[in-house]
Amino acid sequence: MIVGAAIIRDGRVLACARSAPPEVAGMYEFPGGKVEPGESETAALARECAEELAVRVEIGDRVGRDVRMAHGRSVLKVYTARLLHDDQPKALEHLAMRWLSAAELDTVTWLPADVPIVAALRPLLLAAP
Ligand SMILES: Nc1nc2c([nH]c(=O)n2[C@H]2C[C@H](O)[C@@H](COP(=O)(O)OP(=O)(O)OP(=O)(O)O)O2)c(=O)[nH]1
Repeated sequence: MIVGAAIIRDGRVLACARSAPPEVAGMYEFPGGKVEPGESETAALARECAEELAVRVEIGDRVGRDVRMAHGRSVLKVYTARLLHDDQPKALEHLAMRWLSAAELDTVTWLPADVPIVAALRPLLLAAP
Protein backbone atom coordinates (compact mmCIF):
# COMPACT_ATOMS: atom_id res chain seq x y z
CA MET A 1 0.00 0.00 0.00
CA ILE A 2 1.20 3.46 -1.00
CA VAL A 3 -0.18 6.53 0.76
CA GLY A 4 0.03 10.12 -0.43
CA ALA A 5 -0.69 13.43 1.28
CA ALA A 6 -2.62 16.15 -0.53
CA ILE A 7 -1.32 19.00 1.62
CA ILE A 8 -3.70 21.93 1.22
CA ARG A 9 -2.99 25.51 2.22
CA ASP A 10 -4.99 28.57 1.15
CA GLY A 11 -6.85 26.70 -1.58
CA ARG A 12 -3.70 25.23 -3.12
CA VAL A 13 -2.23 21.74 -3.00
CA LEU A 14 1.46 20.91 -2.76
CA ALA A 15 2.59 18.98 -5.85
CA CYS A 16 6.06 17.44 -5.76
CA ALA A 17 8.19 16.37 -8.73
CA ARG A 18 9.85 12.98 -8.38
CA SER A 19 13.61 12.89 -8.72
CA ALA A 20 13.80 9.15 -9.45
CA PRO A 21 13.62 6.66 -11.10
CA PRO A 22 14.48 8.17 -14.50
CA GLU A 23 11.25 6.93 -16.16
CA VAL A 24 9.16 9.15 -13.88
CA ALA A 25 11.62 11.85 -12.86
CA GLY A 26 10.00 15.26 -13.24
CA MET A 27 6.47 13.89 -12.99
CA TYR A 28 4.40 15.18 -10.10
CA GLU A 29 3.00 13.23 -7.16
CA PHE A 30 1.76 13.67 -3.63
CA PRO A 31 4.45 13.30 -0.98
CA GLY A 32 4.20 9.86 0.58
CA GLY A 33 5.37 6.31 0.10
CA LYS A 34 5.00 2.76 1.25
CA VAL A 35 3.21 1.90 4.48
CA GLU A 36 5.61 -0.20 6.55
CA PRO A 37 4.51 -3.41 8.26
CA GLY A 38 2.62 -2.62 11.46
CA GLU A 39 2.34 1.07 10.61
CA SER A 40 -0.98 2.88 10.25
CA GLU A 41 -1.66 4.84 7.07
CA THR A 42 -1.74 8.05 9.07
CA ALA A 43 1.58 7.29 10.74
CA ALA A 44 3.14 6.45 7.38
CA LEU A 45 1.99 9.78 5.95
CA ALA A 46 3.33 11.72 8.92
CA ARG A 47 6.66 9.88 8.65
CA GLU A 48 6.98 10.42 4.90
CA CYS A 49 6.09 14.12 5.15
CA ALA A 50 8.76 14.54 7.82
CA GLU A 51 11.36 12.64 5.77
CA GLU A 52 10.61 14.22 2.41
CA LEU A 53 9.55 17.75 3.37
CA ALA A 54 10.63 18.28 6.99
CA VAL A 55 7.09 19.24 7.99
CA ARG A 56 4.57 18.15 10.59
CA VAL A 57 1.09 17.47 9.24
CA GLU A 58 -2.39 16.69 10.43
CA ILE A 59 -4.02 14.06 8.22
CA GLY A 60 -7.64 14.60 7.17
CA ASP A 61 -10.13 12.86 4.90
CA ARG A 62 -9.54 10.55 1.96
CA VAL A 63 -9.41 12.12 -1.51
CA GLY A 64 -10.73 10.09 -4.41
CA ARG A 65 -10.77 6.33 -4.57
CA ASP A 66 -8.24 3.57 -4.12
CA VAL A 67 -6.18 3.46 -7.32
CA ARG A 68 -4.65 0.19 -8.36
CA MET A 69 -1.14 0.81 -9.62
CA ALA A 70 0.30 -0.22 -12.95
CA HIS A 71 1.66 -3.58 -11.96
CA GLY A 72 -1.40 -4.56 -9.94
CA ARG A 73 0.53 -5.32 -6.78
CA SER A 74 -0.10 -2.12 -4.91
CA VAL A 75 -2.84 0.39 -4.22
CA LEU A 76 -2.50 4.16 -3.86
CA LYS A 77 -4.61 5.99 -1.27
CA VAL A 78 -4.47 9.75 -0.85
CA TYR A 79 -5.56 11.77 2.18
CA THR A 80 -5.89 15.50 2.63
CA ALA A 81 -3.43 17.01 5.05
CA ARG A 82 -2.60 20.39 6.53
CA LEU A 83 0.66 21.80 7.76
CA LEU A 84 1.07 22.24 11.50
CA HIS A 85 2.95 24.92 13.44
CA ASP A 86 3.61 27.09 10.34
CA ASP A 87 6.07 24.49 9.07
CA GLN A 88 7.40 25.29 5.57
CA PRO A 89 8.02 22.34 3.25
CA LYS A 90 11.52 21.81 1.88
CA ALA A 91 12.13 19.63 -1.18
CA LEU A 92 14.60 17.28 0.52
CA GLU A 93 13.95 14.41 -1.92
CA HIS A 94 12.00 16.01 -4.77
CA LEU A 95 13.22 17.89 -7.83
CA ALA A 96 10.70 20.67 -7.39
CA MET A 97 7.57 21.63 -5.51
CA ARG A 98 4.62 23.75 -6.56
CA TRP A 99 1.54 25.00 -4.77
CA LEU A 100 -1.24 24.54 -7.33
CA SER A 101 -4.70 26.12 -7.29
CA ALA A 102 -7.67 24.25 -8.76
CA ALA A 103 -7.13 26.09 -12.05
CA GLU A 104 -3.45 25.09 -12.12
CA LEU A 105 -3.81 21.37 -11.38
CA ASP A 106 -3.40 20.44 -15.04
CA THR A 107 -0.30 22.58 -15.58
CA VAL A 108 1.95 19.74 -14.40
CA THR A 109 2.24 16.12 -15.53
CA TRP A 110 1.02 13.87 -12.73
CA LEU A 111 1.97 10.23 -12.30
CA PRO A 112 -0.76 8.24 -14.08
CA ALA A 113 -2.20 6.77 -10.87
CA ASP A 114 -2.71 10.28 -9.50
CA VAL A 115 -4.89 11.55 -12.34
CA PRO A 116 -8.26 10.36 -10.91
CA ILE A 117 -7.28 11.62 -7.48
CA VAL A 118 -6.38 15.04 -8.86
CA ALA A 119 -9.84 15.18 -10.46
CA ALA A 120 -11.43 14.47 -7.08
CA LEU A 121 -9.24 17.09 -5.44
CA ARG A 122 -10.33 19.96 -7.70
CA PRO A 123 -13.70 20.61 -6.00
CA LEU A 124 -12.05 20.39 -2.58
CA LEU A 125 -9.61 23.15 -3.51
CA LEU A 126 -12.41 25.32 -4.83
CA ALA A 127 -14.30 24.85 -1.56
CA ALA A 128 -11.27 25.44 0.66
CA PRO A 129 -11.27 28.63 2.71
N1 LIG B 1 4.61 8.90 -2.92
C1 LIG B 1 3.84 8.70 -3.98
N2 LIG B 1 4.05 7.62 -4.77
C2 LIG B 1 3.25 7.48 -5.83
C3 LIG B 1 2.21 8.40 -6.13
N3 LIG B 1 1.58 8.01 -7.27
C4 LIG B 1 2.21 6.88 -7.68
O1 LIG B 1 1.95 6.23 -8.68
N4 LIG B 1 3.22 6.56 -6.79
C5 LIG B 1 4.10 5.41 -6.93
C6 LIG B 1 5.51 5.77 -7.27
C7 LIG B 1 6.30 4.65 -6.64
O2 LIG B 1 6.29 3.53 -7.53
C8 LIG B 1 5.48 4.30 -5.43
C9 LIG B 1 5.96 5.00 -4.19
O3 LIG B 1 7.26 4.64 -3.96
P1 LIG B 1 8.26 5.58 -3.20
O4 LIG B 1 9.61 5.23 -3.69
O5 LIG B 1 7.83 7.00 -3.23
O6 LIG B 1 8.00 5.06 -1.72
P2 LIG B 1 9.01 4.90 -0.54
O7 LIG B 1 9.63 6.24 -0.29
O8 LIG B 1 8.28 4.26 0.57
O9 LIG B 1 10.02 3.90 -1.21
P3 LIG B 1 11.36 3.25 -0.76
O10 LIG B 1 12.39 4.18 -1.31
O11 LIG B 1 11.30 3.18 0.73
O12 LIG B 1 11.32 1.93 -1.46
O13 LIG B 1 4.16 4.72 -5.70
C10 LIG B 1 2.02 9.52 -5.29
O14 LIG B 1 1.15 10.39 -5.48
N5 LIG B 1 2.85 9.62 -4.23
